[in-house]
Amino acid sequence: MLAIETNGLTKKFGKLTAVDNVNLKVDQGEIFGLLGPNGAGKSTFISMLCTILNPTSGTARVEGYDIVKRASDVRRSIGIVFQDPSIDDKLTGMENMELHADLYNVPKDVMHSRIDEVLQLVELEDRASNLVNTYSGGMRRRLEIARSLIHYPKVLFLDEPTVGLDPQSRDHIWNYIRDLKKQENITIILTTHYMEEADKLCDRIAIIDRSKIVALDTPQKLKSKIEGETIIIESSDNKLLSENVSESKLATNIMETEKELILTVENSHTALARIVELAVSVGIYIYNISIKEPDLDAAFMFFTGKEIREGGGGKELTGMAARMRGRIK
Ligand SMILES: Nc1ncnc2c1ncn2[C@@H]1O[C@H](COP(=O)(O)OP(=O)(O)OP(=O)(O)O)[C@@H](O)[C@H]1O
Repeated sequence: MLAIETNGLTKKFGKLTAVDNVNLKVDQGEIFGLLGPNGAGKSTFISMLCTILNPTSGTARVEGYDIVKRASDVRRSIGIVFQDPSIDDKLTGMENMELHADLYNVPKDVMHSRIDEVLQLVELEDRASNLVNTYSGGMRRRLEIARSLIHYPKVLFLDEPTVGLDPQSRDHIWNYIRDLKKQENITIILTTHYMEEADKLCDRIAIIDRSKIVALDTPQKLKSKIEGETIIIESSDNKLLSENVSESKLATNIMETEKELILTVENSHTALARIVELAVSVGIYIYNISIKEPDLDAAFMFFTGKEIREGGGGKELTGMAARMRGRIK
């Protein structure tokens, strides 16, 4: 059985289509990432799967249950950690857990052993008797993850699980998510706009842009769609350099962002010298130049024509970039 299956799932808010005709299948036990800029439709999509929003059209099943006709069965099968904190910080960690266990009718005789189990998973057992208002941001997020697991859900939805956390707390959360997959045999659907998070954690990723899935594959395969190597240049005139590189056919793909020119080349060593020569010949200063292996950032740009940036709606590529994007294997 599939953990998630959607057919033509669509959500409109007035004239705005937030989720547009999405067809998706997620296997049980996968860590599946929905990657996209702010406003792409990720939260709306998972809100429908969690039965918080009704679809405008299309259907979806979670653990075999229809999200509209069998909403209460869906709710029993899922755990949710949303972006906005929902932990009561005037209670202790333990009190929060007990409240939630009660809400989900976890039988009294197993409640405390289950609470201990999930608190151990996120390494909060020693702090359980402290008030949540003494917890750090990372600890609160960990408590929310533990709380979402109390009723043995089959599918866990994590909406931007590490947003706003420092790199160390983010690393910890990633480890807990990996452990969770191993220990609880659970399907995890996570939304994120952090490339690294999607790359490190997910078995498969759907890249979402403007309410649609524009690419879906393993991180490795998404990256392998990008041919060649990437050269990133900051110069005194990126637009002029872009035009010259294009005329000289030195790159197979050119992307221009606000600050940088991102070139895909077959061989960075031969291309580099010729690009520098070219820049000098037309009076362009090169401030910075670097070579990088294909990564998810590059894949994201290929598929969407935008950069994904923390806190932003994804910066549109301009000019040449917009015209030349999407040349994929
Ligand atoms: N209740 C609502 N009423 C009207 N428009 C909405 C509503 N909820 C979301 N939208 C709009 O739908 C689009 C998709 O929003 P959504 O929150 O699903 O995107 P997202 O990819 O999750 O972004 P973020 O990472 O910022 O949460 C946006 O244009 C948003 O403004």
